Amino acid sequence: MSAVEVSDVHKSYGATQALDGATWSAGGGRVTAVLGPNGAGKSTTIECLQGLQRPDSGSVRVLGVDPWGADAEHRARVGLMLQDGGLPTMVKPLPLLRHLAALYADPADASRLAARLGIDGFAGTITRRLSGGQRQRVALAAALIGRPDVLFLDEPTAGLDPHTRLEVWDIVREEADRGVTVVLATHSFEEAERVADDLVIISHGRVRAAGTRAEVEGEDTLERVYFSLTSGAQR
Ligand SMILES: Nc1ncnc2c1ncn2[C@@H]1O[C@H](COP(=O)(O)OP(=O)(O)OP(=O)(O)O)[C@@H](O)[C@H]1O
Repeated sequence: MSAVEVSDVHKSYGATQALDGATWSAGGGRVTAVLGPNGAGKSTTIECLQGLQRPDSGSVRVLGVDPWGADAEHRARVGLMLQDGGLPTMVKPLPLLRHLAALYADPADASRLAARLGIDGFAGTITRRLSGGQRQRVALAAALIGRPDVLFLDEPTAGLDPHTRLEVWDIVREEADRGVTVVLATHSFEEAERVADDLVIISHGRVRAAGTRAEVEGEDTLERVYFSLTSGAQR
């Protein structure tokens, strides 16, 4: 059993078919990058894996559990960083992390995590006043505070400067090296090449390629493989 399994998942919103029989899996302790054009179904997949959406048919499993209606014990094992961060605006990062830590039985130490993610320099500033990159770091810390076994990241470095992107990639790799299963949705070939062990390319809700980087890329570059599999796929 893989840590994350997506099996023949269909999901529609009215007339829009977001997922159309998607099937792929992510192995434990590996980083799997999910790539696809705008509207391909990446966020919908992550929402299904998080239990925020329910597939119309097919199944998703995370650590062997159906996330839809999963109990608190399961949810505590899963970390999530959403595309827009989703942080409350008037709270300071360190109190926020301490508050979130109190929700878990065995959390990370908030101060140590803040130091590791370079948050300690602005830990006393309300999140509304933080830069985009600073907010991303806080959102990543919020995803890590419960010491998850599985981490879902939706475009974790979008809008970050090159230094901060490198730091976030180092943290993601460190988490995977500790045994955390990481699934990240991204538009960045560089991100996929730097951090991913495995790749899933989707368009129009279908998987066009899935496997290790070597399997998906073959003798070609990721960029060329991606364009040949997804050309004309935007919606
Ligand atoms: N809550 C919703 N209601 C209606 N349509 C939705 C909803 N969520 C997603 N969709 C539609 O489903 C399709 C897949 O969207 P999704 O956000 O999963 O794609 P994505 O690959 O994450 O795109 P992006 O790269 O732009 O973030 C799109 O056509 C989108 O407009």
